[in-house]
Amino acid sequence: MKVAIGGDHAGFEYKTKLIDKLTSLGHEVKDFGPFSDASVDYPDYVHPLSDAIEAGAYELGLVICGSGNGVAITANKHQGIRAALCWNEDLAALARQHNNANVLALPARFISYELAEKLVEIFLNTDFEGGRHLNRVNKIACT
Ligand SMILES: O=C(CO)[C@H](O)[C@H](O)[C@H](O)COP(=O)(O)O
Repeated sequence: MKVAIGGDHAGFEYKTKLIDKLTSLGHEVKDFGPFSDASVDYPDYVHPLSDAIEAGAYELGLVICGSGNGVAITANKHQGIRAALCWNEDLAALARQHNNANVLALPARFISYELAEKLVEIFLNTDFEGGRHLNRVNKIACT
């Protein structure tokens, strides 16, 4: 799967580990940065990532900051992005099954790396259920 990943300094360590993990599993991972743990502003990385997903260059995105809120709020400014902030396994599955979320936002300062990795695995391997949820998802974007 073609996956885009990005965030800020608070998510840098998890992002680095997730890239290694996903690459080892055969995924094609594009790192939108940042490329160190120096303090940065997450919109500088999340807007380009969101643009690329909207353009169809990547199937799903992973964005990571301290709380997950900044990256999720930024990604959701894009009409073609449905970013879901998740901190447990059920939420990660439901984000795909019910919301067809195309970006997973992770709160690195509030969950373990092991849990973050599990949430990513679930997010990448769970399908949208469609049906009644498709009607709702189709009504999300403002035109
Ligand atoms: O955007 C955020 C909060 O919604 C993220 O958690 C950031 O990572 C956080 O604000 C960064 O905080 P810092 O004190 O500048 O490290």
